Amino acid sequence: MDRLYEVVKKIDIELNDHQLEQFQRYYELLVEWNKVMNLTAITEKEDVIIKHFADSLLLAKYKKLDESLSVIDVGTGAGFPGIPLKIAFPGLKVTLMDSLNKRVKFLNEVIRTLEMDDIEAIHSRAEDGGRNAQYREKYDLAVSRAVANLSSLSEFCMPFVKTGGYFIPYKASGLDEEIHAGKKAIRILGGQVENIFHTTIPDTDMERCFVFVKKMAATPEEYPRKAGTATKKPLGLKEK
Ligand SMILES: C[S@@+](CC[C@H](N)C(=O)[O-])C[C@H]1O[C@@H](n2cnc3c(N)ncnc32)[C@H](O)[C@@H]1O
Repeated sequence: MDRLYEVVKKIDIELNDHQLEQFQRYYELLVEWNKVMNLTAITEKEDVIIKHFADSLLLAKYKKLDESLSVIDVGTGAGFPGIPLKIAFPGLKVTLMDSLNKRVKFLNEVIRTLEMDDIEAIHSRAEDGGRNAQYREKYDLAVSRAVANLSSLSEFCMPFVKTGGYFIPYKASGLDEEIHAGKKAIRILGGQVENIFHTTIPDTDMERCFVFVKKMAATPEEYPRKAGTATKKPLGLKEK
């Protein structure tokens, strides 16, 4: 994991030997389990280091993470960005949520093998989790990568965030198309876009955008709507 060490050093993250071993073990489990289930299309070590591990950690360039924030990663899949964030910033209290149970089984195996505390993997659709009192408005930070457009994703994620907390989606560079409807949805859900950061993964030309959404007020009770509605009828888009 020398390559990961070098790349993230450029964004001021210094991983110690234990953390590098955890990333190595995580990589091995990912490749091993990927043979029997669909976890990721990316398996070459260099690619996993850059496109999964370093990309997940890029948020630390803009958000202070070395404190005990509660974080939920919605639609985490094989654990991105939640697991790399937890390895690099072990003080975080992390909930990984995904609607596909076999991925949750994999995540539990990673948590067990890496002997991590204060991290749980939950099998739930975001729309159900967001209406469950155990998770609703309980998090300082909600993150999500590659799950839905900004509008639908806001309805998935905003209900989890405490007032004063943040929803920060990992977005691709073509954000302009989604931002208009996204901003409307975010307002309805009690949030406000505070900042948008554009960056690249060090040593590459791979772009990443972070939208910083601050939760200004509680999300109205009717959101999230029942499962499937946020994607079928995204908030902020005019009905045809
Ligand atoms: C393309 S994958 C991205 C996984 C991971 N975040 C990443 O960046 O590699 C999308 C993931 O979101 C999950 N997902 C999709 N809709 C969801 C929902 N409504 N609630 C929870 N998880 C969902 C899928 O099961 C899948 O694992």
